[in-house]
Amino acid sequence: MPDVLHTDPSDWKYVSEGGATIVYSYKGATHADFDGTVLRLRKAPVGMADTPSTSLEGEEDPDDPTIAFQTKCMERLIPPEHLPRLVNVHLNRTWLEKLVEMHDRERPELRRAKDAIDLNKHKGVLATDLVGGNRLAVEIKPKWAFLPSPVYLSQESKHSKTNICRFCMHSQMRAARGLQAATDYCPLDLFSGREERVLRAIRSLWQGWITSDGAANNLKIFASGKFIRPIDSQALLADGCEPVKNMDVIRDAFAAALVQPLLETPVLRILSRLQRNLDVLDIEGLSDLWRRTESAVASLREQSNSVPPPTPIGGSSPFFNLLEPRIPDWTTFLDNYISLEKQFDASNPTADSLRHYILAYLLSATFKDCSIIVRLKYLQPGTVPQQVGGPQSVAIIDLDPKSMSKLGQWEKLDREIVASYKPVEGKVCVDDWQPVM
Ligand SMILES: O=P(O)(O)O[C@@H]1[C@@H](OP(=O)(O)O)[C@H](OP(=O)(O)O)[C@H](O)[C@H](OP(=O)(O)O)[C@H]1OP(=O)(O)O
Ligand SMILES: Nc1ncnc2c1ncn2[C@@H]1O[C@H](COP(=O)(O)OP(=O)(O)OP(=O)(O)O)[C@@H](O)[C@H]1O
Repeated sequence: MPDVLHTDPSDWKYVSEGGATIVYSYKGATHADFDGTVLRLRKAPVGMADTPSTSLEGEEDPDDPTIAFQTKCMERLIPPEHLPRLVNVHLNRTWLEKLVEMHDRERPELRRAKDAIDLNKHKGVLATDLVGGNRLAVEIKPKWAFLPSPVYLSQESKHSKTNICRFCMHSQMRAARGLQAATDYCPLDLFSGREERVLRAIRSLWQGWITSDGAANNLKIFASGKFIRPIDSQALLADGCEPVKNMDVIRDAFAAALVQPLLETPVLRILSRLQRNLDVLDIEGLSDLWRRTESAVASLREQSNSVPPPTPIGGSSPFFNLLEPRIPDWTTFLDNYISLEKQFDASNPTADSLRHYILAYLLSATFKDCSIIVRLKYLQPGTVPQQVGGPQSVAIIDLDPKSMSKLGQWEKLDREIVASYKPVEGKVCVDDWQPVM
């Protein structure tokens, strides 16, 4: 295991962060273990991040769940050339405290107000640095790639959900609540595989990047590892290019450079296929299956006279014991899913079929929430863009497992999104998916 504790916290530079983790890249003296790597550390809410944990002295800290999940599960679904290499590393409180002291000021203020590095963690993840090197790196969080099948939808939601994608409805709700939202971007354009629509998606993401001053989480741009804001957009141009005043010229060069790798990579198609094939019931159908399974098990027990009210999806049911999945559960699920040997019948509720559909839904949620990073050469407006080349030029990050405890929140959010959606004249999201025969 590489020993990060032998590096100085000043050797690491803040890159970026999400809701759960914060990432630093190695900038110290040449070192075979650390050159070209980033350190991904877990965060905790302010107030909890620095409260010493109650774990016993000598008790082994578990590895970050993302490592086993990627190596034992994700690599069975995604070609490894599109994944960063992940390695477990030891940490300690003193080293982390020094890192915080040196770098916390570089974090966005809003994030600092909410959370901080979890000083209680004794393990972190060292990963391939996908944004460093002498090039551009474009990070896109594509979100939901498909429209659900109408089969399991309620009358109230069917029309909206089969015409407008979840992201577009969610963005409208966020905007109505005064929250930041990429209202022009539709993921179904990005996933369409059609040049004109992919270009439209890129331009919408760019617009969201400009209006949010680079803070939107659907598009992040890095130049030689440095996070770029719209005001620094000259940094996207190749050495020797004249400064370009017109932002539309930079946008068009950016779109022209990005569209080809997005059309050529299998990554978007893989994500779209996994998201939709793992979420066949929609959260509404899954919730209905949960309720039907409870009543089927209750009637088998012949306790129908004293049946308690249904448990909310993901809650602790008196009728079956569905535990949070661990790695062996995921691998058994994947054995069935990949071989298609064991088919489950949603019309015939059993605790086994319910468990299958829940695990599938959780995996789909991971693919709905991950990001991709595309590496590009610096832009030269007015010339044909050169590609970085190779399958590794597009990689997927943030493939963390999702927890069963989120099912109830997902159901509630789904209802809120549908209830708040106000139809927009002429607006339809087109799902261009064509299964390969
Ligand atoms: O529900 P969504 O679609 O808003 O997704 C959440 C993300 O919001 P987004 O829409 O991408 O701005 C949200 O992203 P931010 O923290 O807002 O950048 C998280 O990724 C969240 O996942 P988790 O709770 O950290 O496991 C995501 O929650 P999950 O739905 O994946 O659980
Ligand atoms: N391997 C990597 N190389 C370079 N940068 C990375 C790498 N992994 C993550 N990052 C950067 O760190 C940020 C946070 O990482 P990540 O998306 O995994 O965090 P998260 O907290 O799980 O996000 P979310 O809020 O979506 O759950 C990313 O948006 C990206 O900019």
